[in-house]
Amino acid sequence: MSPAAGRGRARAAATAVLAALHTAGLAPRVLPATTRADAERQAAEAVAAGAAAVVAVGGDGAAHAGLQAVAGTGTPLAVVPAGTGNDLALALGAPGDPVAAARAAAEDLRAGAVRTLDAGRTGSRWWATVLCCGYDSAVTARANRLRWPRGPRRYDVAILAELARLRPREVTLVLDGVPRTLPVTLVAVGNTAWYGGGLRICPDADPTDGFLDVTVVGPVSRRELVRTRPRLTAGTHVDHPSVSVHRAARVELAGEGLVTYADGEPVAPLPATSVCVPGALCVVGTGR
Ligand SMILES: Nc1ncnc2c1ncn2[C@@H]1O[C@H](COP(=O)(O)OP(=O)(O)OP(=O)(O)O)[C@@H](O)[C@H]1O
Repeated sequence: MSPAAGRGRARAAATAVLAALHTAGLAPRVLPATTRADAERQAAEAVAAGAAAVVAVGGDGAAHAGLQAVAGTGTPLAVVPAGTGNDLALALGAPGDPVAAARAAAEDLRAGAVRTLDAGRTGSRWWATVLCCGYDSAVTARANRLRWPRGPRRYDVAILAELARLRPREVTLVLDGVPRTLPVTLVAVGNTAWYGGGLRICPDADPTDGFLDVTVVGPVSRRELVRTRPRLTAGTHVDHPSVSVHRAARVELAGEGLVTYADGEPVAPLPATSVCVPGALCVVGTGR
């Protein structure tokens, strides 16, 4: 459970989530983690000790922590959405209500109904939703640094602050061995479609196809970026002439002074190579 997630929403939901798991006949153990590193280590120990599943209560950061422990092990992850950004839960079709999500996970566990999905891997880090670099990673980094305002407003402030610094960056992108060097505003590499709390950046990303979908936004003016942003909710930004979409199993990115974020968490500085690992993530409670 990520205590800070959703401005305390995860903490508030935790008791009811535990009760729902107990009622379903499970014996959940709460991991007393107060940092993401703690959460990852404790979840990995629980998996090694034979835990039936890892239940991540929080936002995409909590799911990202749980993912590090379960990826490639066959142990399922249950995503109980209680954060500001719940993009993995959205992509999986998990119930939006934390207690309903916990019940759905418990039912699947009892029925042995486990879904197998791809996961992204960059260096030693796993990710489940979208890896981004450029304007978006700068926004995420700034939002994570801000102590005020809390909740989604932090992103609004970060978006404005980074808009002021907007400029195209030269990036070398190698997709399944085919290189191209181009100026970009941002590159988003999607295992699933959504990031940033419901923005459908890689609209057709399918976590069962063995590929990553790559959305490249070329140079755009501040005005154009602001005008196009609402189209991200529906995913129709891909029709914009500055946007191109690609698909690859291996994505290499290089660029001066750029970092990548995935699932809202820092992953690696460039250069970085990301791969799609088919079947690395098992999930329960996601509505099939
Ligand atoms: N068990 C945990 N204990 C402490 N911190 C955690 C734990 N799990 C995740 N975190 C960290 O807490 C932060 C917030 O958690 P999370 O992303 O789950 O919620 P959120 O409300 O969506 O977050 P954000 O404030 O980034 O929008 C993340 O940066 C994450 O790394």
